[in-house]
Amino acid sequence: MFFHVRMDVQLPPDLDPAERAELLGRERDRAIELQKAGAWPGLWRIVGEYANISIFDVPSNDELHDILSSLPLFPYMKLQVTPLATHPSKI
Ligand SMILES: O=C(O)C[C@H]1C=CC(=O)O1
Repeated sequence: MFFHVRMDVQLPPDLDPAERAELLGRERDRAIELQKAGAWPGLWRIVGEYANISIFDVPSNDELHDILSSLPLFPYMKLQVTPLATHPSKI
């Protein structure tokens, strides 16, 4: 099942720089791991925003929820999930 996910990141402005770097490093490692596993096949930066558009390919809503809620940045992101179905005109 494919899902379109928009992620808006809002880190606390007073976050300790070392903690911030560690958090972003863990997020990057996890994003790379999920991309290599095929669960996160699309990832684009939204121009001019600390936000991304992602495509996830996972077997169920529950699995997507588990993945998203375990991301290191989850507490600092607003997520908008759109489940995708096959379009009848798609060739
Ligand atoms: O930077 C972001 O958009 C948030 C998040 C998504 C992948 C990643 O490495 O960080």
